Amino acid sequence: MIELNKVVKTFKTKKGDITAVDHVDLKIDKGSIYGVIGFSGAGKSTLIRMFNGLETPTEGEVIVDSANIGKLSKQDLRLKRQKVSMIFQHFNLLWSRTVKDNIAFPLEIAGVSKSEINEKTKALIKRVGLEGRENAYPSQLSGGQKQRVGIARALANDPHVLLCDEATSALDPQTTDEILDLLVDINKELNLTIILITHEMHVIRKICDHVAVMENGKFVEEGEVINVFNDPQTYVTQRFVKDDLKADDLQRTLEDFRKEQPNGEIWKLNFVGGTSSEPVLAKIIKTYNIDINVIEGDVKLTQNGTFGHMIVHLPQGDYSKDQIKKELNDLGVKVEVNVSE
Ligand SMILES: Nc1ncnc2c1ncn2[C@@H]1O[C@H](COP(=O)(O)OP(=O)(O)OP(=O)(O)O)[C@@H](O)[C@H]1O
Repeated sequence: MIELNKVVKTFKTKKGDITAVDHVDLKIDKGSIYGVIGFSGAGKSTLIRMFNGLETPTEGEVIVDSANIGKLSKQDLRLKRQKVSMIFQHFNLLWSRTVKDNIAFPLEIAGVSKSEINEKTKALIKRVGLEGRENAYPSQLSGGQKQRVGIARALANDPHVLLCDEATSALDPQTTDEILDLLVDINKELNLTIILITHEMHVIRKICDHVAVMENGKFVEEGEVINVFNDPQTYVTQRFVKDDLKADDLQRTLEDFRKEQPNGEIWKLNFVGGTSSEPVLAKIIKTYNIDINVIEGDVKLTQNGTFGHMIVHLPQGDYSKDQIKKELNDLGVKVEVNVSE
């Protein structure tokens, strides 16, 4: 069980005090996947860093498995961190060590014997799906594989709690889903409590059972994910929910187009100043006599021209897609082909 009691964290800066976490109360049951969502600057990182003592509260208590984290001695905190481990947005791997040696690192520090380290790293590599890559260096891995190393390393000392600091924010949507699936498997298998912070409602919807919405250091909404999605109370939560549903709708529409017209292509057209979106598209449709479907568009006018994007579907046909692409490029429109957004 994890508990925060009236936790405050204030940073003293030259410009005055900043209250990053402002009287937060919280209870997390063992085995839960608890998500904290908020926009940049809401206080999420500061909050999550208090669960393993990387930040100490200015006021209040952080209790993890009966231990008051802010009051532990250095030695006890070191031991506690073996049981409250963390994964990071940018993985924080040791670049000069192989996959296997990265995973072995926390075990070496904990004084585990060589034979046990071997056995454990082998099992962890299998657990996170990295068999065959044990001798690779981080620079030779994809983002998803790097995060798998991060997860295996975090599991090395059999933690009770796993903290995830924007763990999927640097990954593409498909890899994000794969890593989220892995986290759910681990949570179920090991009954591990997971606390994650994110700015993506999709992550919360996909894996969390409970969510807290953070704004200006405070929890403005908290509860079971399903209830928060069904009936968001605050403006900030409504925005997160709406953005997520919109992204989900788009995903479904793109899948429908792909299924129905597998030989067509989905393009994202990026407008950055200068070019106006409608005449550009009208020109292409007219010149090539093709039906281009606009699936989604978010194009805004500014004093200096148009910016934003459009997602369009180009049917299969007797025309050169390369030529259209070139023409669009010449008009100042950047084209991404077969987007999965
Ligand atoms: N070490 C620090 N010294 C001074 N101010 C800090 C420090 N760490 C965080 N802050 C401030 O505390 C507030 C909350 O920051 P925090 O990083 O916790 O938010 P966040 O929700 O994680 O945002 P992001 O997603 O951008 O990391 C911000 O105003 C930030 O500038």
